[in-house]
Amino acid sequence: IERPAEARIELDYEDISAQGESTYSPLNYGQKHAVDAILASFAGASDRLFFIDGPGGSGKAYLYNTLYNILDGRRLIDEIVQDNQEDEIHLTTEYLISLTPFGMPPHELYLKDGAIVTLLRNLDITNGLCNGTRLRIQSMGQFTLGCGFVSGLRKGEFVLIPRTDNCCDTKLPFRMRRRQFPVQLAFAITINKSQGQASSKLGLH
Ligand SMILES: Nc1ncnc2c1ncn2[C@@H]1O[C@H](COP(=O)(O)OP(=O)(O)OP(=O)(O)O)[C@@H](O)[C@H]1O
Repeated sequence: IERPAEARIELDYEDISAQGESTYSPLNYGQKHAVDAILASFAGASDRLFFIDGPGGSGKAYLYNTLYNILDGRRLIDEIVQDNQEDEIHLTTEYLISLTPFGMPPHELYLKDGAIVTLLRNLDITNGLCNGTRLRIQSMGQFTLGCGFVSGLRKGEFVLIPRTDNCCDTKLPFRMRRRQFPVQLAFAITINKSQGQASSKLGLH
């Protein structure tokens, strides 16, 4: 593990609040209605759960970021700050092994010939090796995986995937590095990952 040089991140809450306000004023009617309802719920005593629904590009992420900045500006969102060097002793190997942050391959990767995997990072975009590319395992070595493209322009072509250092420093309060093949098994994919893929057959669960 590499600890970030600056363990304590100083947040400028006034700046965050100002960002929230600047994106609040251009909100359209529906966005404003949702933001106001969620903000009002903070005054209530009971927990509430909100679902924001709308077509692609209708401004859900914009609304979410506005809300986040307003609430963060009011210091209503928890933050994890690691400012004590002693904290490191709590990060046992077992704990680190158990972590699989989004986009990070698992500590123990169980594969077999013929298994379908999805690539977790952009290795070589011009040659079709991007985050989300689906491959079929053909051979397994200590340092490389021999794979075939499952779909796309290079369907059926052979490619070698190297073992790489995979880093995660955004989702965790510390920086983690794992040396592993940047793939994970993909018996199925989420609807988000499937966007933009041209598949001739599809099974929906
Ligand atoms: N009220 C607004 N004022 C100015 N720009 C906006 C507003 N709402 C949304 N946008 C802009 O419209 C674009 C699409 O919005 P956004 O990404 O939030 O949509 P979305 O509903 O989350 O889309 P998707 O479901 O495809 O992820 C973004 O560039 C965003 O900055």
